[in-house]
Amino acid sequence: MQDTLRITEVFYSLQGETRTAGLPTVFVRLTGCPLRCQYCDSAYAFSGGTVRTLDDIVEQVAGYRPRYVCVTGGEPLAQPNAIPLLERLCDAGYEVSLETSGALDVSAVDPRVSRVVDLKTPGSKEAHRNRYENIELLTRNDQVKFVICSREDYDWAVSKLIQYGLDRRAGEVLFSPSHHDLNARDLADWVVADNLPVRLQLQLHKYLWNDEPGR
Ligand SMILES: C[S@@+](CC[C@H](N)C(=O)[O-])C[C@H]1O[C@@H](n2cnc3c(N)ncnc32)[C@H](O)[C@@H]1O
Ligand SMILES: Nc1nc2[nH]cc(C(=O)O)c2c(=O)[nH]1
Ligand code: SF4
Ligand SMILES: [Mg+2]
Repeated sequence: MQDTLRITEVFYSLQGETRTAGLPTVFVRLTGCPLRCQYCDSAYAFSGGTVRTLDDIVEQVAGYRPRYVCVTGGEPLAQPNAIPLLERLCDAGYEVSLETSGALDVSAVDPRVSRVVDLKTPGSKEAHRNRYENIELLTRNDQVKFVICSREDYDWAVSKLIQYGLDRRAGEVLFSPSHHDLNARDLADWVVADNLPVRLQLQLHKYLWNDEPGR
């Protein structure tokens, strides 16, 4: 029996988020997630999907001849074979990123991968799932993200930024407005007013392609 993963989709698009926003990227979206964030834009990945071998997935990715590959979901780390998939993608020479909820242990992820760890805010309704031990593991190759739903979430994110010195630990601290919950302009104004060492990120793919799956 070969190693397998349950996969919702593999597609080639422009990275809409993080430090590689705007760069052509292959996305591998793994099926299933143990969380239920109030705002989740990828709920179609909670179930269904197709069981595929790692060989088959790696072969499809190679067909796009990408430079960047992003493994997302669902929650990728909920499937143990996400770890060997990430390693194989690094071995193939791609610049690999992992989008993860921060609720699962990120220690086994290949260090060549840029781990994008989302610290769940109170507005997500899943903040009790945050695994704060992950923060100690972060390096300058990693990124921390806050998806912010309200002024209360913003104040909470600023308190975590200061408490953990996140801008010194991770290569990027990303503040992203929760799409539909918070006006990007308000968040931009708060970040400037407070002179924060963070990057405002908008979800580029939602401006380009609305919320279509596979883009
Ligand atoms: C769909 S999740 C998949 C990976 C992983 N489960 C996680 O939460 O990081 C990818 C990223 O999209 C973000 N996201 C989901 N819905 C969003 C929304 N409505 N507005 C802004 N970001 C959103 C998540 O917070 C997460 O950072
Ligand atoms: N274009 C595009 N960029 C993305 N970056 C992170 C995504 C995700 O759903 O995790 C995503 C996505 O779904 N599409
Ligand atoms: S952890 Fe990620 S995939 Fe799961 S519900 Fe939250 S945003 Fe959606
Ligand atoms: Mg998405």
